[in-house]
Amino acid sequence: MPAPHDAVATRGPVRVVGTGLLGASLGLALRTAGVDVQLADLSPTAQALARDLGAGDLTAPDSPEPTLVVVATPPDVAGPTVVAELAAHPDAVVTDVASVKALIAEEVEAGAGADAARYVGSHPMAGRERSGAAAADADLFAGRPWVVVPGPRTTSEAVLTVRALAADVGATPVTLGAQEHDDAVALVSHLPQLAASLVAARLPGAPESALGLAGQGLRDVTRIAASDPMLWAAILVGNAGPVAHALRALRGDLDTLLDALELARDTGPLGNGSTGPLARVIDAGNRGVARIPGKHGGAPRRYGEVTVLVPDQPGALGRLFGEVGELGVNIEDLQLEHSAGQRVGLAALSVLPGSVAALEAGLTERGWRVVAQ
Ligand SMILES: NC(=O)C1=CN([C@@H]2O[C@H](COP(=O)(O)OP(=O)(O)OC[C@H]3O[C@@H](n4cnc5c(N)ncnc54)[C@H](O)[C@@H]3O)[C@@H](O)[C@H]2O)C=CC1
Ligand SMILES: O=C(O)C(=O)Cc1ccc(O)cc1
Repeated sequence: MPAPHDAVATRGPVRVVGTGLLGASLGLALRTAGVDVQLADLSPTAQALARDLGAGDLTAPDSPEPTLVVVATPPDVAGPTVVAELAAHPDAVVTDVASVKALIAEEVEAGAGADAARYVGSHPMAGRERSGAAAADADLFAGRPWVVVPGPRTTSEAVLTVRALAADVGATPVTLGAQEHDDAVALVSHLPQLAASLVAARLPGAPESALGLAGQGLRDVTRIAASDPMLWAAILVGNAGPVAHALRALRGDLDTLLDALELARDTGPLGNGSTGPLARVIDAGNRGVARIPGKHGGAPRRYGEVTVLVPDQPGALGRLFGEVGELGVNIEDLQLEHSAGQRVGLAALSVLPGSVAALEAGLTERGWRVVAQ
């Protein structure tokens, strides 16, 4: 949630270059906090859409000079764009939000000279699998880490400006070195993207009858496989070394799994030592998943979820929504799951965490089947 107006440290105008998912979400969050935003995009349509959605104003010849420029373009053009913005706005601090940092830091260092003192790299660890301003959300950054990456020349004033920006849109600033950042995101963001894509890439040729059996496990593992191929190709080549390193380690585990499975296939399931390696990988996964903050006792999730079984009948969903409203609860987000041939669907209602217990009790009392998650 953006900070209340009187607590906002960012003094606008803030110029946002690249008004897709990240740029428009930032514009919306800053506008909500009362900060003036100027929008610019190579695509006139992307720019107009972000403006129409309330993310800021288009830049005009008489627009006041920005105090801060945020470059939210794809990573392959972020470095040159930062260099151009530093030159065009000689009093502004310039940051970018690209998912890779060392490469962009090198490009800025090589291209900007002394102006690099006003550049701070950054990376909000917040996003989604859809691109463009149409998917933007003022709350995108709420409760998420926002990595701040000062370069060797960066002034402390510039660092404070970008840390304040992160805090003003509800994120938690975390300062890291560029390489430290790139190694970390290879593991927690880029490898998961590849794993999701690799699993989902098995599905285009799969029989309908198999896909009809898909449950939440497949959906959980493949959600981010819907991401933009061009953006992700640019992210992955921009962080090639750390991603290749993480992928090689994963290949080591894959080879272990293959050896064990092929042994079991060729000599039978038991008595040949094949179960040990399989159980060890699953166990390592148990220990890994327990360390993910926010999943098991870490920071709270933004919303709580109440999952309700909905009969496949005309009006059933409308009746559910009506009764949630009567119970005084606002639906913040909604996911519908419906398997082919089933007479019921599942509605996962995202609500404020404090409303979960009352909503579950109220819906159960009214005869709805609430599913434990
Ligand atoms: N998508 C995500 O979940 C996250 C993305 N990021 C980073 O944020 C940046 C933007 O990503 P998205 O907003 O998802 O992409 P997007 O595709 O939604 O938006 C990118 C926008 O940049 C514009 N653009 C491209 N080249 C430009 C240029 N030279 N000058 C001005 N505008 C230009 C495009 O027209 C487009 O509107 C990327 O660097 C990405 O690595 C960071 C965190 C999360
Ligand atoms: O959707 C998710 O789970 C994400 O983790 C989104 C995301 C995508 C790219 C980034 O550079 C940072 C965050």
